[in-house]
Amino acid sequence: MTEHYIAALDQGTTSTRCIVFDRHGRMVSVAQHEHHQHFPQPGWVEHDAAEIWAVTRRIIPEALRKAKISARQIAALGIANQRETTVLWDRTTGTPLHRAIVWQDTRTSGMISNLSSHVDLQDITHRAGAPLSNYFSGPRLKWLLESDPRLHERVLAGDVLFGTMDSWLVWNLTGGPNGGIHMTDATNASRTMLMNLETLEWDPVLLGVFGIPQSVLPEIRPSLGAVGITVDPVPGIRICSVIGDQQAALIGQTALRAGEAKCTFGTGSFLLLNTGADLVRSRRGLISTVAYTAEGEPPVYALEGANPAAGTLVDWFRDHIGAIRSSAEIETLASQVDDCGGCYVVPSFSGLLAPHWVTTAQGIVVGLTSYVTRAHLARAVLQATAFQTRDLVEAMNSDARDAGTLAQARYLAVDGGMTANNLLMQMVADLTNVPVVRPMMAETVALGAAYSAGLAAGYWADKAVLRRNWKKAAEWQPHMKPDTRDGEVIRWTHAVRLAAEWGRLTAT
Ligand SMILES: Nc1ncnc2c1ncn2[C@@H]1O[C@H](COP(=O)(O)OP(=O)(O)O)[C@@H](O)[C@H]1O
Ligand SMILES: O=P(O)(O)OC[C@H](O)CO
Repeated sequence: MTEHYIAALDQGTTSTRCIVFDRHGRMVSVAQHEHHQHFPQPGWVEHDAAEIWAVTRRIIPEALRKAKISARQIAALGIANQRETTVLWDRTTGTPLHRAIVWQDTRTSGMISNLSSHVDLQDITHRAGAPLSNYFSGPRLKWLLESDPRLHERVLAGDVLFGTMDSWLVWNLTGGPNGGIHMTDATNASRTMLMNLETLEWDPVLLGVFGIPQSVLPEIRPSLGAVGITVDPVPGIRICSVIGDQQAALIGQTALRAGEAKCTFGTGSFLLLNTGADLVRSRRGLISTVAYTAEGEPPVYALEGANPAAGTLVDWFRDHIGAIRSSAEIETLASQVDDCGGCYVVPSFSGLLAPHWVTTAQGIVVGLTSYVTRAHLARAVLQATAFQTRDLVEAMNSDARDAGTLAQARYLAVDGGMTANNLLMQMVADLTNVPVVRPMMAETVALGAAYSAGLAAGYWADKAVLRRNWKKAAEWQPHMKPDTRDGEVIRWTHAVRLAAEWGRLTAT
């Protein structure tokens, strides 16, 4: 009998991967390619959507070739993607009309500040599930339309399509200008600020706030469900799932029950708590979002804490400061000292998101003395990610307590590139006071996309089967004394306040 597999596309911030999985959730082959990061102005981050599509066209056949299988042996394809990254393209030629504006980009900060005084902020948060912020795609779309009147006219004339990377890839995979499907799923739509979190439809009030015509937007479909058949680069593969990458990681970690959480440490770090059928509204600055939707089933919601600068800070320390040659080297350097020498780094490269929400905050280093060495700074760089995780876990636990239906986090399941750093994982356990566990399978985003597609296609009978694939690789227990932790948190909280104040000062 011919063996069948599931393919997953993980279109991330720095690279795109195609991974083929077998029935046991094991990787059979991987093809991966990076794309360029463009920083045309301070705070601006852009990608070339055409380059991302070109990379995707290369890696799908490469992954099949490496697995020595044909398209007929792929039971389903699942797509997970970096969320909020915004692009408009010409529906006739398929050409992107500008560089995609990446989720880390802060160019809409000024617009958000102006808008804030004219709109009902509480109503926006209620409808969209998150505070008005430069993090989401809706403000980026508004910015694009306002900064190019010709583009705005073309949008109104119906010549242009909008999408996040999921929509862009699905449209191209299913034929592009020749019948490509223009869709997104509810997880990605929930990151635009244009979708109503209760109805899971585009919200007329939110469209009005941002001046967006609905005709430019994709159709919102279930995350798990038949999408269409690929035409390019390998014809005949069934796309059975589309889902935001952080939600995919939640599924990849099999955090499928209400009360289960995961934290992914990549370029940013993203803590998601599955809240089941309950749309829990955060009182502590977390985002209410969609965990996934499946054809014919009620939606599953999540609470999310998003921190835009985690691995990005390590990249900056490596590429812009030149203090290390590789990301892995930061652990060796930071391990040369026992503490940060009194130094604290607040990496608000893209403002402060959850739970603080200060769009204009700027990065700062405080506590510098002539005693501080490169090694202390390396340690403070890592500690910044651990502190930010602590703030998110604290907010999540408080929200869970208030909701009454969810338990406090008993452990934190982690994944992503930064979890290779054992020192950082120990810092996370110490500062959150929660044990940290890392599974054997590091590619949880791709695995979650594969699980989603495989469940929708009936490749896996039910979610219980998937749990058996989860195997622990490492665990870190909290060791920090409560007094030490409390003191550290007080100083960190003060540093965060300074970053916010500094941003306000320089913005005026
Ligand atoms: N050993 C390490 N210590 C600290 N950071 C690391 C380490 N290895 C990788 N990283 C960081 O992790 C990030 C890449 O993680 P990954 O999960 O591949 O990101 P993404 O999916 O967001 O593109 C980079 O920012 C990189 O610098
Ligand atoms: O591509 P990643 O892993 O950096 O994730 C990006 C997030 O989806 C942004 O919200």
